[in-house]
Amino acid sequence: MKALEVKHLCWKYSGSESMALRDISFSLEANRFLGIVGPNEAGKTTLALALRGLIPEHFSGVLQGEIEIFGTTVRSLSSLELAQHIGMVFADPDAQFTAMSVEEEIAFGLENLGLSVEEINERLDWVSELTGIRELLGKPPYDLSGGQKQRVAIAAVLAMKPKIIILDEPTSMLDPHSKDNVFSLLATMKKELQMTIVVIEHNIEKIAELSDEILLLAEGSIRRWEKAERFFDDLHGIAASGIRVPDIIRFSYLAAADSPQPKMPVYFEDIRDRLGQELKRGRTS
Ligand SMILES: Nc1ncnc2c1ncn2[C@@H]1O[C@H](COP(=O)(O)OP(=O)(O)OP(=O)(O)O)[C@@H](O)[C@H]1O
Repeated sequence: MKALEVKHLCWKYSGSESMALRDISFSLEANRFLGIVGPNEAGKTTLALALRGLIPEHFSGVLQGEIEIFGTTVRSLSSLELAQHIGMVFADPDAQFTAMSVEEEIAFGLENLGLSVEEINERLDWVSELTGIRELLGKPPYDLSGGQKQRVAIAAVLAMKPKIIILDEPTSMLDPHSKDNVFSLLATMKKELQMTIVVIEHNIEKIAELSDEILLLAEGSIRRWEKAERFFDDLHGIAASGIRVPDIIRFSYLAAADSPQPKMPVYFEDIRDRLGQELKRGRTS
């Protein structure tokens, strides 16, 4: 079942000369993990806002094309239905917080869904365990570290149990340790949840490891949409789109340039094995 289907999506912000999204078409099966990468101003956030239905609802501009969520066009869904289907986490968690404690922050969205007190407590329990924030429940969100804040922001969205979650650069405002923390939460979510996950991320190396598919946007257009293990096959095209190819992947590519197996490795273990094979080949040839 397709969780997302985007058909010829075009968007121009009012007052802007150029199109922010140009003829975007792709689809994503349910429970898959999609990484969206691209240089600055590529249209990544704009695409996320459109998927979440915030464009055109909260922005003025010209929209063409169609987005379907589990076979239903986004335009036919009410704000409440959209919130139940798709959750969104932004780069700046502070922008999301309204309550005086982490517990209230998470419960707030659940109360808006009209859930019973028992259900709210069950979900609070489940999500605090999953995201490792149990000891933070009584604290004010503004008192937390950047990484803790982002975990709470993700927990608040997960607690609503959306079918699809979109995270827009969830690690961009974090220190390296907190970034690792959030990436490990993303890995847990992928492993443990039946959920379709879309993550916009600048760290292509980290996101490639987690993604089933990767979509590369540049200047509002799709430059590449590929299974993660095939994404780096076209290193030159990726670099030409303004993406820095990770050194380890470039090195692996150069070492394997005349290899009989052209498939590019993405996962660290595969890269290690590939380099081992190439070194052995070099020694014996
Ligand atoms: N509210 C807005 N009004 C007008 N133009 C906008 C608005 N938001 C974004 N844009 C323009 O749309 C284009 C795409 O921007 P967008 O923020 O979607 O890119 P991005 O890939 O998310 O960039 P970044 O990685 O820098 O966050 C850019 O040219 C940007 O200037």
